[in-house]
Amino acid sequence: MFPTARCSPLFFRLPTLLFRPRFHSTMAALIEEAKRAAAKVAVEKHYPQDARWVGIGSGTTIVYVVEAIKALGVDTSATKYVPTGYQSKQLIIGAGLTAVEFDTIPPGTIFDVAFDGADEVDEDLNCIKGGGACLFQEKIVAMQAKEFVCVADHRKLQPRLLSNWKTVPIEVAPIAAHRVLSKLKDIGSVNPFIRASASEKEGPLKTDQGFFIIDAPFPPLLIKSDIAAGKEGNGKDGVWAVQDLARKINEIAGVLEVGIFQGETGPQATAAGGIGGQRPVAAYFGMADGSVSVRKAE
Ligand SMILES: O=C[C@H](O)[C@H](O)[C@H](O)COP(=O)(O)O
Repeated sequence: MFPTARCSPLFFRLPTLLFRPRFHSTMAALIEEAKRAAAKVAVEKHYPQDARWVGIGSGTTIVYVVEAIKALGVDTSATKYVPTGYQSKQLIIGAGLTAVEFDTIPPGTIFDVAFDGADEVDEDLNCIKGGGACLFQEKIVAMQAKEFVCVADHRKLQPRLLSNWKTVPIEVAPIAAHRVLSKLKDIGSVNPFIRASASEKEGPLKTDQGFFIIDAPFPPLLIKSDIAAGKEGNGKDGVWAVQDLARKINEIAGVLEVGIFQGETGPQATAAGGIGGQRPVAAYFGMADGSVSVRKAE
């Protein structure tokens, strides 16, 4: 029997050492292709030919959404693209599209559609967002759109939030960060922490608003079917339902916004007399086999 990689002599480990980088780069390339495939289908299905206002999210997947919009070949000269942060704005401008900041849109403007990525999506289409430190502008842009469409790769497709992605990103005022940490512990988060910058000497990472991000671990979050099956989800036993935890975190003074997108979809909000919803109408996932899987809201 061959020794295990951990304790084997170099002779036995050589093939692993030689092939591992290539394996990882192949995996990374496949993930990028999965994002691109999902973006293409999402844009083909949801981008209106005569779009006037389009929300553009943040992250690595949204790059392929913009690529897919350009590939449609439609006239974009009259379309305004609303970014969700610095990276998003540069992406729009770099593609030759017109970026219009959220705070300059005319009152009453409703976006035709908003596209964005996610860190995790559950069976009810609730999402975790903020892994790349963007969540506040993403939420207000999604909530200004007739429909919010999520695009991701297969790693994000999970039965419950916090299955694979273990923490809830929360944007907080720097002065209140330690207060918020303490309150999060009170409601059952074990070892929440302030996200650091890539360079230690720069201290905590800053969002586009100049705020901090707290990453708060919780056990996987319950969805509607769990509650219907008799589970409580009120945090008493440390387990929360999606909407209860989102509400509880947003109630903490010092929190700007929580990276849980839940509640109404755009069409549900419109039917109720409002506008926009933070839960997507559909989420498109690029799968490992090259196909695209879709989850649609009820
Ligand atoms: O903070 C960043 C945003 O919420 C992103 O949409 C999310 O993290 C997904 O990013 P990516 O497409 O890079 O996986």
